[in-house]
Amino acid sequence: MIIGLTGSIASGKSTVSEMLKNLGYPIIDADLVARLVVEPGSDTLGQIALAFGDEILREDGTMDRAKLGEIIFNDPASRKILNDIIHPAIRQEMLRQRQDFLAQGFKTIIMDIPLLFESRLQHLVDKILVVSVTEKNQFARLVERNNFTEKEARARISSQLPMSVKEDGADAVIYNNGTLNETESQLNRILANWQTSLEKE
Ligand SMILES: CC(C)(COP(=O)(O)OP(=O)(O)OC[C@H]1O[C@@H](n2cnc3c(N)ncnc32)[C@H](O)[C@@H]1O)[C@@H](O)C(=O)NCCC(=O)NCCS
Ligand SMILES: Nc1ncnc2c1ncn2[C@@H]1O[C@H](COP(=O)(O)OP(=O)(O)OP(=O)(O)O)[C@@H](O)[C@H]1O
Repeated sequence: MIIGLTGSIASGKSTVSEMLKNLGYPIIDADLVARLVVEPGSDTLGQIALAFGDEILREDGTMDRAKLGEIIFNDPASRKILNDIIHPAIRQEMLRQRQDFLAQGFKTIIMDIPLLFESRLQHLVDKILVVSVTEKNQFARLVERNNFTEKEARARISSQLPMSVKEDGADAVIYNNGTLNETESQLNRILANWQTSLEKE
């Protein structure tokens, strides 16, 4: 079973992903893959520099994430240009990792994909687990974690589909507004349910 873990920015995907990792599940992390495919000298980073100019490169040849983020989270047209370049490379690497885990004999694999719905990747997974938060908690956690201004946080939140749309498309939702223990209990309940339904199949 391939489980797609998603949600909005700062909803708690990495927090839940860490819990799943501790339970022994193999994790494919799209944010990590997104960093992997833009290593200095990569074809993808070359294309991004062509599209956005060498200003988005640091002196050591790495991508200036803050600068590129400032551009793409404030301009939908630029965001689309970046997505069109980087998403095929991310998808290819995620599928390669999935193949690797399957070859190693893992029966359940977690794909942590923040933009699962935005990129219409539902077909890649068997079950969709959405981590949801209230707007108030999301905003407060994002500002605190990234030290963002209100404007920076709002720009990032509005670059994604509303939380409610993601909840509607989910097979199960974790409401991550309470303690981490409460979040973990919800996770365990969902996993137990899915395990039972699989055994019946
Ligand atoms: C713009 C970049 C350089 C900013 O880097 P930064 O280190 O500040 O953020 P990071 O990569 O940690 O992403 C944080 C979160 O932002 C959100 N986010 C990232 N990219 C996008 C995007 N294109 N559209 C909407 N939300 C996005 C996701 O929720 C992600 O979890 C980076 O996010 C990036 O390369 N984005 C394009 C790749 C992508 O779409 N990644 C999302 C996972 S597929
Ligand atoms: N139940 C909780 N109570 C308080 N803080 C929390 C809770 N869950 C997560 N957090 C905090 O909220 C922030 C966002 O969580 P996390 O990094 O897991 O979100 P994410 O969905 O992976 O974010 P991104 O989309 O940016 O990758 C983190 O600083 C995390 O420590």
